[in-house]
Amino acid sequence: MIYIEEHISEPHPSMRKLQELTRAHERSTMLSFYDGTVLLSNMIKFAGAKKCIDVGVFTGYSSLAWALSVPEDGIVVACDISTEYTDIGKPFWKEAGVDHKIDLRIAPAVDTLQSGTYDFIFIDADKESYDTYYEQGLQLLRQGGIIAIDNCFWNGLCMKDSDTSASTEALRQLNAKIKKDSRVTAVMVNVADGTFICLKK
Ligand SMILES: C[S@@+](CC[C@H](N)C(=O)[O-])C[C@H]1O[C@@H](n2cnc3c(N)ncnc32)[C@H](O)[C@@H]1O
Repeated sequence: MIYIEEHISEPHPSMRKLQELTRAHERSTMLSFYDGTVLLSNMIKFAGAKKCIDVGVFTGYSSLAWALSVPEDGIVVACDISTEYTDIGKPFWKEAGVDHKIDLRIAPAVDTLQSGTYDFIFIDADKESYDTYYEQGLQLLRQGGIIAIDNCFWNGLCMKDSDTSASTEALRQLNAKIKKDSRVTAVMVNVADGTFICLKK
């Protein structure tokens, strides 16, 4: 909504530049929305989160947002399979002075999400694996930590029963599963493409 865009805080200059560059990319629709990154950045800061995982980096916009939000001794484990995409973001991580906080792992996220304890996990990669990332993420998340899941609306397709594509079905089933999941307290928020915010009990 334009009214929201007019009133939301200005992005960090490096985030603004990376956003503009990514908007010209042929896969620009994969770029995270700014309102969602501000909401989650505020949550990271409020919670004092230090250890984060970014599942799905693309040009590095979300990783940059989390790295700017954790303290100096914080870390963002950034998971992607494409150096072609992630190489675009690296100069902006450096320019913002937070590249030392980003631990980029080029591998299927399912292999990276194997060990450690984390405060915050953002899921925004291949849709059919979201449930796997959610389950792996819950294992790695500390009690009281948060998993935020992007695309729970999937551009409205999750609400359209006629759409039975694999991605839509995967997201729809995960949405229904989280509603009943006693391991978390979850709220679906109408920002970005729909964001599920799940706090581990
Ligand atoms: C929607 S984009 C991420 C957008 C990013 N969060 C941002 O802020 O702009 C999805 C990313 O997931 C990556 N991806 C796809 N399959 C993956 C996998 N199996 N493991 C890790 N990353 C994967 C893609 O290469 C792509 O960069």
